[in-house]
Amino acid sequence: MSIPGLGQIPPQQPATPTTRTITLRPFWEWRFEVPRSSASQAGATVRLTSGTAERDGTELALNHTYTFPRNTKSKLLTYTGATLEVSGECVDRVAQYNTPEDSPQLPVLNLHFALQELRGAAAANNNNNNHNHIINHSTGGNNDKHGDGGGSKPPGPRVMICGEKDSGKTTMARTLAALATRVGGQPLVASVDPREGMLALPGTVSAAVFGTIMDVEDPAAGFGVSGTPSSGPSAVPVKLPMVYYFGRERVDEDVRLWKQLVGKLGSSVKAKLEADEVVREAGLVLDTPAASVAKGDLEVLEHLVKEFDVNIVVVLGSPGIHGELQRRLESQKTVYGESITLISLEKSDGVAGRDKDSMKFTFDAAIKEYFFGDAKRTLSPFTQSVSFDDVTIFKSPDDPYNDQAILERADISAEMSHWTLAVMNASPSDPPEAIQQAAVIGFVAIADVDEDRRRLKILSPVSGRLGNRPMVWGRWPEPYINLLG
Ligand SMILES: Nc1ncnc2c1ncn2[C@@H]1O[C@H](COP(=O)(O)OP(=O)(O)OP(=O)(O)O)[C@@H](O)[C@H]1O
Repeated sequence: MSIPGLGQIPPQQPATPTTRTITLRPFWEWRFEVPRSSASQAGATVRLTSGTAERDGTELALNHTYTFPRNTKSKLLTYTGATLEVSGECVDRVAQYNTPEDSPQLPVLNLHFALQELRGAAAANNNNNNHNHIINHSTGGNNDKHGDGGGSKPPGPRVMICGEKDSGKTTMARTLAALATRVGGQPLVASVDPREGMLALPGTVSAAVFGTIMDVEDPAAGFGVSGTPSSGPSAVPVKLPMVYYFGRERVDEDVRLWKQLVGKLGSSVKAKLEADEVVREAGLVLDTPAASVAKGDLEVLEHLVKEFDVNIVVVLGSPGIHGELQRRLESQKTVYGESITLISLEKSDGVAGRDKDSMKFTFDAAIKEYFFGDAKRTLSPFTQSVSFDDVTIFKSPDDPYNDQAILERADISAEMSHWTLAVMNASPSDPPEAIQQAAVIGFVAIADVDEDRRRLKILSPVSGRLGNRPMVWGRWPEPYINLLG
């Protein structure tokens, strides 16, 4: 929220690439966008020269030069005051707040502290469970799975973040995860928004444990593919995501498949929460697709609450969604018998809208980065030539919205050129449903199709034969360039 009169310094035109100094007082935000058209491939660079500052919860190191690539839209925030040295081309403004109470960050911090309390309670429960377990064991008592003699105790908070398009959902998910990690927690983070492609390519749903620092320079601020294992060095410790392939942009294009994949992801998340005590204490942060008060969207959100045993729902900037969800969830309980708490927060006025071109740039950049790396680490993908007869490719049904349609064997043709395919952890002889719902082990791109010689040129991020894995050709995102130039 901005205070009339205090508000913000109006946006400035792209600055000429000279070095500037930005001074921030506590709780002020430096909001910036690196233009897609920036002449410099490197984008803008920023150095924190005094004080402390962070990007979406991850702290910047003092005197380190950070490079933000083209199309980055984000903010740096300080709690203590900071001086930044900025060079390169970017459109920026400073959001000034007279008191911390005026800052849109304060509710986020308060939420984080409330979650920490719940995590503390979950840890105490865990200790109790362990204690009971020992007692049960030593007295030869009936030793139930959780050792608490009366059903399982809940894990730490499972927080779902929802709201309309461009309401700051992903930013909040990332910030909550980073703040938890900073105090030693290891939360699970899941994204079921196919447009997000967290730690994977667009068109997927995924989850990962975030126990280590995120990459500040990543265009997706730590949610991008640069945070996953690759053949090159990594700026930060990598995360190991569980990924499922949807192959479409919007949930409503195939609600049935999306629900199946979300069911798989939910089971993986619950198994992880069950198996790992540290993760169990920290709980889950769940990022969701943009929603409206339309019935279908509310059903999707309600479905997620069940699949992930969500006990806290944060609604950003939409009293309408908040009211409707409140009505739907007020009488519901989680499997642990908890009520579901709804929290309505205002959306920050800093959230940047992203038009079609900006999103397309983001999707394309993620694919390019997966195969070729970024300015900091160049990856060298491998090309291999394979016979049509040595690969098994399935394609998502052409007809969206037909929820009876399933994967079918694809006739390999030039139409596949430049598409990115998901490689599934399944066998080609598995039923199509099993292949569709298998975990993704990686992605390849079709560099060339020679129909006369019946050979495909395939680009993959690692060397070695593809092996006997089925691949799935989705319907989105459509290829934009020949990755090999
Ligand atoms: N306070 C802020 N100042 C500047 N940029 C911001 C701020 N908050 C968020 N952003 C940027 O705004 C963009 C949109 O934010 P975000 O991705 O969190 O929204 P979203 O609700 O998840 O979007 P979608 O509806 O597409 O899923 C991102 O580029 C993000 O970095």
